Amino acid sequence: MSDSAIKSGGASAPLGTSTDIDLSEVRDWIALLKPRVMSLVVFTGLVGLLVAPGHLHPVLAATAILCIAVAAGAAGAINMWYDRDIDAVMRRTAGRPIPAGRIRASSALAFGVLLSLASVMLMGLATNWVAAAVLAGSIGFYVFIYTMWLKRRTPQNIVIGGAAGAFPPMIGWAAVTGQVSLEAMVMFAIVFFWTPPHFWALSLFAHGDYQRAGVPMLPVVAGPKETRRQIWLYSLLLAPLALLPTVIGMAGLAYGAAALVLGGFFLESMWRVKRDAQDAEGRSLTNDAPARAAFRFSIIYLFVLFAALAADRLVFGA
Ligand code: HEM
Ligand SMILES: CC(C)=CCC/C(C)=C/CC/C(C)=C/COP(=O)(O)OP(=O)(O)O
Repeated sequence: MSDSAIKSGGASAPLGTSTDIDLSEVRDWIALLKPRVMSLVVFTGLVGLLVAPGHLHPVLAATAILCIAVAAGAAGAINMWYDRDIDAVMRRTAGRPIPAGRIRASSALAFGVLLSLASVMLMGLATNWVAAAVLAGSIGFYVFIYTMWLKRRTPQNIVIGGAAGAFPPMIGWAAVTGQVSLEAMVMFAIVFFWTPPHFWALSLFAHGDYQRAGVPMLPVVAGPKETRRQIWLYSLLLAPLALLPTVIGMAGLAYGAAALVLGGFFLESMWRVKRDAQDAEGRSLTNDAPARAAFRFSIIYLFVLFAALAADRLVFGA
């Protein structure tokens, strides 16, 4: 039973409490879908769809985006079902609906599987089966490759498993064109190389949680110093890679200029992480302030970069 359901059981429960019960339960089901992470996943999918050549009826386009959102959420629900043991011991995740006992694990699994099937079917019927297949592949990648296989086995988990989160712009592109072409692969590559700096910046200040849960994230296994080095290496790859849309003629100079400036800020932010004052073991002496700032900026970076890609195409018609 949810907290509010328990609270509302008292004789002094105010009128309208039943609505409160429903709302808190709905909130828990929505939390299973990891809506905050999903927002950027959906945005990159939307940009993939907007920059693709060709035309998709607005209702079908909206349906395709809904399918990406539902599929990402469904994969998140299955991830929470599988990870309920480690989520329970990590401070950041202990309050999630399953470890907190507000939603039964089996119900969350059924919810995730049902939504996964529905999103793939609807995507296939509304757009095409190439987009549906890539959507199914990204759910499978996140659930089977990342969550069930790599996450608990290797510090390279998010490098390989991170591909799951790079598929959405490719899915948006395929929804319009029915193909996975070079442009779609370039967008995939940008999110793919962005993921390690994004996640490892967070893991630098959240590694206590992962250590407690026995998850072999890079700072736990190789230490903060090596993590900083790898963050920097992936950032050095990402900044020039983000210029590729202009290089291959998929976007114009306006996007290229935006990517250049954003890349400069990204490198500066990650350089601060690399140069953060450390003790002999590589532990930060600044309470990981640069890593926290870099994690936040990674999200702004990807959002603005993809917004620039869409704006370039829509405004300048590159
Ligand atoms: C394997 C790859 C990835 C891992 C392991 C990862 C991990 C995380 C974690 C642990 C958080 C902390 C917030 C939370 O508790 O949910 C987070 C936040 C976030 N991630 Fe990622 N992430 C990955 C890929 C992505 C991708 C591909 C996107 C979008 C394109 C993304 C977007 C976000 C956003 C927007 C937030 C902030 C959510 C908030 O405001 O709380 N992540 N990520
Ligand atoms: C269309 C489709 C299926 C897209 C998949 C997008 C997606 C869910 C990408 C992965 C991003 C993510 C939430 C990682 C969290 O890792 P984690 O599960 O280790 O984080 P946690 O510790 O917060 O559970």
